[in-house]
Amino acid sequence: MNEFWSACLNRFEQELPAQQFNTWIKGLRLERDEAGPTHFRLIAPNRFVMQWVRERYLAQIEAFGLEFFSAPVNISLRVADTVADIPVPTENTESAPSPTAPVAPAVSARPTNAEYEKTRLNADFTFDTLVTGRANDLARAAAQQVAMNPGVSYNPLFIYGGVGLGKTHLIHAIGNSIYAANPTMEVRYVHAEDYFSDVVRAFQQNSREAFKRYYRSLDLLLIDDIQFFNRKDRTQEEFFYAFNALIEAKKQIIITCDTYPKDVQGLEERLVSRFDWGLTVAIEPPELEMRIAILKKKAEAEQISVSDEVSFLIAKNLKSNVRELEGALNRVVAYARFHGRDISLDVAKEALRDIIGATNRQISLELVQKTVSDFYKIKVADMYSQKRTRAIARPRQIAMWLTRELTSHSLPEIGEAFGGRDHTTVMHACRTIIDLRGKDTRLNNDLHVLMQTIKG
Ligand SMILES: Nc1ncnc2c1ncn2[C@@H]1O[C@H](COP(=O)(O)OP(=O)(O)OP(=O)(O)O)[C@@H](O)[C@H]1O
Repeated sequence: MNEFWSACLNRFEQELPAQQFNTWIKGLRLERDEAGPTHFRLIAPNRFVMQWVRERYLAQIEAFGLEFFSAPVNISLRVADTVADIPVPTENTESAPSPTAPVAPAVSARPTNAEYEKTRLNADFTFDTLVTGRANDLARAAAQQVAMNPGVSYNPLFIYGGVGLGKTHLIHAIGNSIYAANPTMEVRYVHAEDYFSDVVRAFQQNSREAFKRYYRSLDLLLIDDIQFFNRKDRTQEEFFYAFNALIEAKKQIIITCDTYPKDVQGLEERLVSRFDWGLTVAIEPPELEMRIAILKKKAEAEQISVSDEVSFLIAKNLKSNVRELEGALNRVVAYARFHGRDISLDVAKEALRDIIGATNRQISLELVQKTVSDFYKIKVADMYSQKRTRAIARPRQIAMWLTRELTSHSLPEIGEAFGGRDHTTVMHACRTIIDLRGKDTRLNNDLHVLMQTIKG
């Protein structure tokens, strides 16, 4: 079995671009299944990877199995039970710690407060307080893998996603996890704007050497919101050298950004291409269930009792930014306290009157159709025409999904507005877009841009 699996990995490594191999294949593990000699279980780090592998690679693995064993093979897919179950990529395994345990602390002493403050980590942002759902499944799995094997698995880890979706939370969670296990490590979280200020200061105070030494001495660099490097040439140059030095020394770098690396404005090509060396993962806007779970977790942390119907009202009206979602909950709580009332549905509606009103007032179905048509340079009439060419059908599906996400129209109403289509067509369109969003970066970016444009 081991020989088969390593031959299989070799073949994929040769056939696939490195990015794809690293993202989908490298993290899989093959296990024997007692059902028969050529029955196996393929263990994926999370559901997202499992589905992708099932759709894209399983047939190839089975075909290769047939060739290898001269007998049909039967492969079932399963998600790893726990994070500890996620395999470590094979690279540098001599220096890699065991995949089943976090890196052993180098010393048992806990860091002092001053030492902890040096890291600039936020102790509240941990894996425990991060709600997981389809929107951040892959990003979280990758983050946990990196947290268990800093400098070994994916370097750099590049996390991107829209505003307020939990990138900062996730990057701190990795930092906290690594630092807790390795208190002697030099860990530093830095926002890209602060890094820029450090560069400016280093030049002003003639302390460039000390600046360089400091950043190159780190074991873990967490750099947030790298889009702030836009056209800051000196900063980018300094970062380029620090990046190279750290990666070469196998020190972990984790980067967050509001867009996919290639779409970051005003960033030098040599930096962008380096961001591709490790793994790039997206965080999507959370779906309804996840938004409700986030609200519940937040309420629980603050020991506030919030009913399901109140959570639902908030989650239904605040869709694409977790920070705003939390802000809305705070507002409801403050409003109830101020008026000495319980947190009821009526109180929540009153407290969020302007948000609920604005969502329903501003975003009309026509606005979505017009924005999507303009974006894809097709006629608005094509939104309700019967044409089925890809260039028209895909934007139409996107518009249906956006209408579903951003307005309160029902499926039959949406179908009706898109040329009298059946509600099952709308459901199919929504599923298609949700599915494609995870696979097609360009489409995903288009959706972000469209959402922002529509919401104004
Ligand atoms: N999945 C989640 N579970 C729990 N809390 C979350 C989750 N996602 C985001 N949050 C919370 O939402 C708030 C905003 O998240 P965060 O600051 O990490 O977003 P961001 O993507 O870094 O935003 P920005 O683009 O503005 O830098 C934080 O309070 C964070 O704890």
